[in-house]
Amino acid sequence: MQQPPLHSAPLRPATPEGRDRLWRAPLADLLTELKSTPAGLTGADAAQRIETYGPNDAAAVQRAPNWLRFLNRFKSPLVIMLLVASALSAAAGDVASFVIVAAIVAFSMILDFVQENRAETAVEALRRSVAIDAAARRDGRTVSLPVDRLVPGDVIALGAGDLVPADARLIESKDLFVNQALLTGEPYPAEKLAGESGPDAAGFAGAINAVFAGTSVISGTATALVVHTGHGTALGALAASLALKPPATAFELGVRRFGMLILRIAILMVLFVLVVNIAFHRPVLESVMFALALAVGLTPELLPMILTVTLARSALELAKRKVVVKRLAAIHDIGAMDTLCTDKTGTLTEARIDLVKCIDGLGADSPHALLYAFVNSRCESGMKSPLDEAILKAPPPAGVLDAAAWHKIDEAPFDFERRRVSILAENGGERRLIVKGAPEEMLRLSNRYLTAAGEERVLDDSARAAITATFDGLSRDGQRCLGIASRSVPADHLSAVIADETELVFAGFAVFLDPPKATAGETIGALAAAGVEVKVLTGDNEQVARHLFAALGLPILGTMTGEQLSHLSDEALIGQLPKITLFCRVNPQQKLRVILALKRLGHVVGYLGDGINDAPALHAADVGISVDGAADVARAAADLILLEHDLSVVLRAVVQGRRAVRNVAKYVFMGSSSNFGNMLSMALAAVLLPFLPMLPIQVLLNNLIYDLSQTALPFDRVDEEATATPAKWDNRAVERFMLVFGPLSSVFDLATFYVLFRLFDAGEALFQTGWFVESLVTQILVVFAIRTRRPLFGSRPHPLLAGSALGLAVLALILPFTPVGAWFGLVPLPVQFFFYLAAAVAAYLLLVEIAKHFFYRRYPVA
Ligand SMILES: Nc1ncnc2c1ncn2[C@@H]1O[C@H](COP(=O)(O)OP(=O)(O)OP(=O)(O)O)[C@@H](O)[C@H]1O
Ligand SMILES: [Mg+2]
Repeated sequence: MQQPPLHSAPLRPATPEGRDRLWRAPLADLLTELKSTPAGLTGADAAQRIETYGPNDAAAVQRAPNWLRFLNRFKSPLVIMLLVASALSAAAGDVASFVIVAAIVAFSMILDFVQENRAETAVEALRRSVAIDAAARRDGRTVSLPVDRLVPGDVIALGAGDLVPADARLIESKDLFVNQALLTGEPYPAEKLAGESGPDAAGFAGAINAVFAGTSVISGTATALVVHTGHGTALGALAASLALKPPATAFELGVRRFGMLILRIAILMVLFVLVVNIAFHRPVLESVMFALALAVGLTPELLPMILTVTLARSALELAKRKVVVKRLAAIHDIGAMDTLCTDKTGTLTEARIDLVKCIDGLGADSPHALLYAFVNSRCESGMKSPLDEAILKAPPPAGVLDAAAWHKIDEAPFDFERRRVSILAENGGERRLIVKGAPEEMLRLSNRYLTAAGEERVLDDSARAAITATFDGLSRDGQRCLGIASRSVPADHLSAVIADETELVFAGFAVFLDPPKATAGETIGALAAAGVEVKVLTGDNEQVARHLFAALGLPILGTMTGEQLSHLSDEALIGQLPKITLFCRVNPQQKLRVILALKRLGHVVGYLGDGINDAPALHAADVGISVDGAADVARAAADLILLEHDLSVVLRAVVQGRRAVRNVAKYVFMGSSSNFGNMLSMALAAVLLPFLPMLPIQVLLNNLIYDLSQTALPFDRVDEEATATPAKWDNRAVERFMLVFGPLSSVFDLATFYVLFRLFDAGEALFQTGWFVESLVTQILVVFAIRTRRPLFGSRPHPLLAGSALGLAVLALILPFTPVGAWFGLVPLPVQFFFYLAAAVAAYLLLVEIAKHFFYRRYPVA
């Protein structure tokens, strides 16, 4: 019997009705159609479904099988034309050169492919290690599995702080609030309820019984039936239409532009050479082959591979140092970063928060404040903040004020706009709204206060002033406070809503100690010395933050509160930014605004944070950095994950990122000087010589050996001073470098032409061999001068680089004396030529050293 399809067509999200059925159809129908039950799927069934539906990843671009990706590399028009031309010449009788061309092309493709593939596989493994997990019911048990393993029909559990992994229909829910700003733009939590919405509910607003991939759970819990996954989700549709891929960074653009620049010059040059050869009535096929070989040789075809391998190597290096890289390109962003914004808790403090005491507004120990704090923290279903954890691990209130007697009725969850959370709770016949949050606001919302003895009094101006003084005193001592208040409500009051948070009775403060992290001050100093300015963006109040800065020995240039920030236009904010190092009482949107303004000022901005409130800023920053234990949304938005919550880890990543940028720059500088020089020489040779300056296969071999010498660059050492400041990409520097050092290498090519003709009376084969060897040896060895700004012998290259460069230079020298050399038309060179060559190499390196000295003096920032 044939298996029926797993679910029928109407569930397909491609049609609007298909999408709406997620919340309109009765849950029972969805379960039947998906052949699932509230107990979830079996592992075997899920394994089968993942074959049908693919992985649950809206942004995933299916990675083609390896053989296909390999063949894809032959798509380059140059390579195809070259192969066609050599096939033509094979048909004309020159089979050997076809075999050689094909072999060289295949070899360099394999080299390129294997390197890049290995790098990508390693990085993919790293990324998997920090993948976000979902709790799904499989085989009757709740298991934790990577989000991309979910399939339609899975039953998942959701809790505060979770990222919703797929479009799902609620089966059960309790106080569930989600932030679906990503889909609707609405920054406040939206409530969701399991149940039937009826056939008319429209849009995300109407979908109160469904949750969507990419949104996050603010508070509460739920179980839900996964209906759409991956590209089938609403987010997947967005991803497809908006191409959620991050825009290319300055570095990527710069590297790409360099590639295009060389390519353009190469095409011009090749056309020129072709025209000259044909004008001089040289054999057409050979001229075309030569031009194509030149074009292949002159394009920086290794660039993408060098880039990937350098970044991947840095990623592996960082993994050893407790940093996991999720987005490879973030490595050079962190190398270029000049401003790091960070939140406070956990980065500047130990995040081992303790509850010191609960006091009334006037400073006396208050059992009532403790009771309310405790009930509020215990009942709140949001992601438990470190403050809640501190309250819950302190000795619970006992005696008449037994917290266990209180039962939760409802909740108005925490959000970072209000900065408070309300719990509606009941004890016997007494029903109260118990609120806890930022003290300033709590005090504003109160009109009475409760003394430690349990007496309620009117909150007149003098009482208000006295309570504010208590709070200021604590803050100045660096103690963090939450305000605690409550209000009696009628017994028929069923739900807690934000509008109820008024006319409260102020019960006092919960006072916390969050000790500063001993090493933070030092690390911030080190970052500043390395050209990275640190700004702190905290939701906490100014006095606590100031006290912390003082304790860490950090100067404060200027402060700004969220309130002040909200009155500034973007332009005014940009004007003030350079003076401000501390932003206090800022909400998530304001954190985001600061990041965007810094970017507009031209800074490369990093953001380090771990909360739901940090996610927008993490997204917007050039480098989002989060930590292993952070909220899912924060980890999902980040580019780097620190396995150890410490600023010093960031400093390591900064240095590593700068190394990566510098090593890619070495390749580019090498390429811009040698490729450009070669082009000039080839153009001159085409006009001056009665024959081809090199055979096409010699050009290809020359290029292959040069490329091999470059593959060690990602491993090279980088001078200390080269990582002392942010490593930014500078296109103009590359162009200038090319214009100076390209012609310099051509000078020696011309000298070689002269020497070969005049002193050695060279014929075609000897000339070609002589130039082959000279150009290869000088191109390879100049890496020792170009890789550093120091004098040549002042910087030690990595042994791998030194070994491969020297080894391949020696290979170039002996090749003409071998049978392999003979296949390529190389002939033995007279001994005297090597004397000339030694002198030429020495003179060339010396000249490059001198030019380097003046170049870097003239353009120090390059
Ligand atoms: N669990 C909670 N209950 C009540 N109020 C809270 C709770 N957590 C935080 N708040 C209030 O919200 C404010 C901002 O939250 P939080 O300190 O987490 O912001 P932040 O920007 O992440 O700060 P930080 O820089 O310290 O990490 C706090 O200062 C506090 O007043
Ligand atoms: Mg925080």
